[in-house]
Amino acid sequence: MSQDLRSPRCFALVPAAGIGERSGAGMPKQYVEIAGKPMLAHTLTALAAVPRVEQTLVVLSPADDRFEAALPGHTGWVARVGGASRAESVLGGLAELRRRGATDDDWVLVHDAARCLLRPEWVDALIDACEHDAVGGLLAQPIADTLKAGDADGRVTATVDRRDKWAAQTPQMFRLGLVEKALAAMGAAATDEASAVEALGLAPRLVRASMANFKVTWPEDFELAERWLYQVGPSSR
Ligand SMILES: Nc1ccn([C@@H]2O[C@H](COP(=O)(O)OP(=O)(O)OP(=O)(O)O)[C@@H](O)[C@H]2O)c(=O)n1
Ligand SMILES: C[C@](O)(CO)[C@H](O)COP(=O)(O)O
Repeated sequence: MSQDLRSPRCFALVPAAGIGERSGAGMPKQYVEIAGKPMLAHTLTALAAVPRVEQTLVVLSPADDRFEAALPGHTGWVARVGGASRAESVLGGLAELRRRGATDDDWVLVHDAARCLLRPEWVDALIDACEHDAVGGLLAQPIADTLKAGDADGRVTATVDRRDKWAAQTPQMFRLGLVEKALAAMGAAATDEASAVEALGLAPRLVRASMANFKVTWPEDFELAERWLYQVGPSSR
């Protein structure tokens, strides 16, 4: 039996097959221009600035007819293998990475197209924290606010102890073989890769990032993201 003696490589996988319903943009939010460029372009620029990330695969919807016009000249990997849920899009992307030569032991950093404020140094911190870890991990932020549970009428039902609570972000970094097995087992119910890995009884590492790594979700988030991007300098992004 032949043995693969290469060191594991790091690939990034960017699910960008959502419709952005909550954003109210009237188009998939990854193509909305922020600080002069589509949101997806900012996301890909940040990942391209991390030398340890060998390649980034963008996962689009099979029906996507905007990518080439929105990001002309993009030379990275792109595959129209998205599905009905984020988990299915990621699974489609993992299979595509395998078709392009990635193997079980390679690391995959799954990062939402919608987290366009990503900074290369946060990705490096995640890789530093996880590359020798048995499980892998994710960027996250400890909860700063008092946490409430609410009912359908918008009334508080409980105040939740926040002391051990973190808001999960992306990238989430796991070995290809592990994350694929975990997502296949959990299916569309997995809202992130870590929850699927947790369901296998494993404990992903939490790596603190920044509130600035927020996910553009609601209409008002576009303006907020634009302010941040102008602050760090749109010319470099
Ligand atoms: N079927 C899906 C759903 C989501 N995503 C991607 O997963 C990331 C996080 O999802 P979210 O912010 O929820 O994006 P949307 O699903 O597009 O937004 P909404 O839920 O408001 O429709 C986004 O980059 C989105 O494009 C995906 O690739 N395939
Ligand atoms: C993966 C994620 O960004 C972690 O916070 C998030 O769960 C994805 O968003 P969704 O609304 O669950 O698709």
